[in-house]
Amino acid sequence: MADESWRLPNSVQQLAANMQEPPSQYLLREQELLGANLAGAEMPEPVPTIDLGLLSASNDPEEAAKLRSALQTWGFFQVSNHGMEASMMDSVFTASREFFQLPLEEKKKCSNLIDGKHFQVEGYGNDQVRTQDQRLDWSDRLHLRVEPEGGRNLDHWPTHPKSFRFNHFPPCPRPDLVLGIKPHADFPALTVLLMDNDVAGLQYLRDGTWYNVPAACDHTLLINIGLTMEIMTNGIFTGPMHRVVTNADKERISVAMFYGVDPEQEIGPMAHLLSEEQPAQYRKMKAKDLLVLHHEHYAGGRGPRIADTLKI
Ligand SMILES: O=C(O)CCC(=O)C(=O)O
Ligand SMILES: [Fe+2]
Repeated sequence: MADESWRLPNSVQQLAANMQEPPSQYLLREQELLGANLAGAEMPEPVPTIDLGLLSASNDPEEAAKLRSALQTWGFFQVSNHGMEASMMDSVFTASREFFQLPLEEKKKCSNLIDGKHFQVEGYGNDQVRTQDQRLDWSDRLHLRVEPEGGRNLDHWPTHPKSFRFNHFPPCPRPDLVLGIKPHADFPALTVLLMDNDVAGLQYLRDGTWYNVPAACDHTLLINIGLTMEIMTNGIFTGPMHRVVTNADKERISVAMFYGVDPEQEIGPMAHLLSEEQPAQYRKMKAKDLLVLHHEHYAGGRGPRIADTLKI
């Protein structure tokens, strides 16, 4: 039988601990590096910050206009006054660090490879490896479904938290050639990100330039929209492309909470946004079918946004 061991990615944490040069599967190819300034550019303005308390309590028109403008320019924004306790956010990070510090054998009990080989989204590990020349991300993650409660699969839960993804980026000896997460747009309607307070790494693409998002401060949250919302708004808002670069010296943690729709639900532009002048730009599709296309699209690495390829 052919050797299929390439389908089973290593723990990046383990690779980093052994101070190995990243194996070739992690190195960007020459054509991917062309014009790719991994260092990123400084944002020309601070990340737009929305006061969520103000917006939700009084639907403040100024705050609402700020939100619309942030979504139309960047596709993401930061929220303050969100009501989430700082101590709770800190304990999520502590729990995350504790999980990644567990011995590998312990973490593997929550593996995303059933019987050590069949990939599923939930659990500890990395992306599905579909082809031998697929570039791999310099990160390990733990992905958990949290809602609806009945959908929780406690087999993948560490004995300690819609869907959570804990990302862990160990230091990388070749930050010039290796990405922590390859360029992608998120799939669900919304992503709420708890970012590391000390280590930056997230970059968003706007008009052909990758911009660095500074590390989080003051327990703000970062929110971006995803493909689901882009289709529902008929493209009024677009799900921004983003990636995570690596750091030679420091590890980084992030926690992404994804808010999506039921996999059986049809996703399409909302009727009240359509008119003769504004016809539907996307056809309707079940969320689960769209998700398959999404994974196939981004597994290959760089490329145009999938939303652009789905237009009618
Ligand atoms: O680590 C980050 O800041 C971003 C993570 C991300 O893009 C994701 O989990 O989809
Ligand atoms: Fe993302």
